[in-house]
Amino acid sequence: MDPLTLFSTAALIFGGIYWFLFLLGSAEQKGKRAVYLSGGSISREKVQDKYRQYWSFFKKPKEIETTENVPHFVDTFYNLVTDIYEWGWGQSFHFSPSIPGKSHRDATRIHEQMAVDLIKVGPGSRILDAGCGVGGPMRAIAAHSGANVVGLTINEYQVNRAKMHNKNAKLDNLCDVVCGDFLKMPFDEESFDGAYSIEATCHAPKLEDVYSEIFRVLKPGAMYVSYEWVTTELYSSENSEHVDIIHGIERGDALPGLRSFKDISEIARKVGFEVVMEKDLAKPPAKPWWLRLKMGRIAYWRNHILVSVLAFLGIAPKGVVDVHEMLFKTADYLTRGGETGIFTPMHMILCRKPLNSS
Ligand SMILES: C=C(CC[C@@H](C)[C@H]1CC[C@H]2C3=CC[C@H]4[C@H](C)[C@@H](O)CC[C@]4(C)[C@H]3CC[C@]12C)C(C)C
Ligand SMILES: C[S@@+](CC[C@H](N)C(=O)[O-])C[C@H]1O[C@@H](n2cnc3c(N)ncnc32)[C@H](O)[C@@H]1O
Repeated sequence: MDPLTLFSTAALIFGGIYWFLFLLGSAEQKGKRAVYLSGGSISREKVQDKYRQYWSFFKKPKEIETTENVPHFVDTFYNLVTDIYEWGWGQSFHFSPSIPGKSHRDATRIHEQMAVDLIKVGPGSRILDAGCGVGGPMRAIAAHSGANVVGLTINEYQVNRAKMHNKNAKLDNLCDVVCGDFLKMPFDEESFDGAYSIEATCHAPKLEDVYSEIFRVLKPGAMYVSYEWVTTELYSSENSEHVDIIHGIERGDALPGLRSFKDISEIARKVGFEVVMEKDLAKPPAKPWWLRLKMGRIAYWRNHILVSVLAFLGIAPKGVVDVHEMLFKTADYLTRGGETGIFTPMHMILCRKPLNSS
């Protein structure tokens, strides 16, 4: 081979590898590249074991129902998925209705800003984000409202990611992040002017445990809004396809058991809240929230090849391939949940802590 052909071939091969790993790997502006995929706080050699351990929870459903085990199980899940979520979805770990003519990024922001508009807080207020992930919603909400936001997550790795993103976005003056359990919050009572949770309280084995903690830390008169994952009125436990879809969603999303939409306001009232409004934000005229998930299928195939190559080369921990495969299947269950209308990730409830509550 003459030197020119050799040089061109080598340039093509290296250029191709660079394009595959770096350019394709980062897809949109997400804050994570494929070559940096990790198992969160889990050391790389233990990722595969931890994935098996996560899966074994579902073989012993009684254990998932035991409240004390759930935060640990959820923490393991977020160690495993946080990097893949950030890489393939972005810094906001939730869905939002599609908006014709708007990007996913804009539709996500609009859905987040609606939450803080509903609880009517502004500059100088201190508000709680219960289950904050890596803080995508927190930053959008702080920037939009001027309020001080305190995020709470069970996962230490997410705390570090969120703090780093807050600093990079120059919002660390308004946003703080704390590692802790929303079933036993590390906050004083009546210390917040408002609170919200976006697709997070579905991880609580008993919703009353997290709602009563939120009630405790809110000042009288303060408001709380939550976007809940629930089964809708179309779900039937007699229908085996419905049951299969819901089980698929629970297993792929670390859920101790999805609740029915009917339970939400009943539980809010039981812990002392006044229910101001309740609405499934996925209902028409809203456009399908699952479109983004469904449209991404080709990208997920590409991602799967990429993750497998990286694991083969020893760049990504081996278990990342299993985790990615699990998410791949979960995307399908979620899409089917949306298309059949038996599941919604955005059953919104707006509550107020009564002024006379002591
Ligand atoms: C609220 C929760 C998480 C909701 C969503 C943010 C995530 C649910 C399913 C996730 C994904 C599925 C498929 C992945 C794909 C195979 C991969 O290549 C890139 C990332 C995915 C798109 C990933 C992204 C996040 C989700 C959409 C739960 C946990 C309560
Ligand atoms: C799907 S993510 C949503 C994150 C964020 N609300 C967003 O929309 O980007 C769910 C979040 O709830 C948190 N979470 C789940 N169970 C928790 C618990 N018991 N205590 C605190 N946080 C918890 C997880 O750590 C994760 O950050």
